[in-house]
Amino acid sequence: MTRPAKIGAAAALAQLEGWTGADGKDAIEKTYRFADFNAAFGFMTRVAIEADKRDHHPEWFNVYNRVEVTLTTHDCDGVSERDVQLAKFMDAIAG
Ligand SMILES: C[C@H](O)[C@H](O)[C@H]1CNC2=NC(N)=NC(=O)C2=N1
Repeated sequence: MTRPAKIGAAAALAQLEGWTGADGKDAIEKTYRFADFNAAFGFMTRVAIEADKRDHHPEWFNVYNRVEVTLTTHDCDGVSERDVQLAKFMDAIAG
């Protein structure tokens, strides 16, 4: 796979809704809230399968119905188009 180009958080955020830039690093963040743990974990399961197919994985933290997600690309030390595409996938299935 080719090395992804760094586009930066600002360029990514211009293409997304509900995401913000992370403090102190080039990354984007979003907090999703679901009806309950079952819905949150279902979302995480669907994202995990897709992320593994893409070889592009989220950093995330879950408590009950809340899932806090951070996306960045280690391979370019910042935000790349891969983060935008995974963010769009998450938004599409989050409902
Ligand atoms: C070796 C492996 O392909 C890389 O470490 C992949 C795996 N998952 C990844 N996930 C994310 N978010 N960023 C990466 O740069 C990345 N790189």
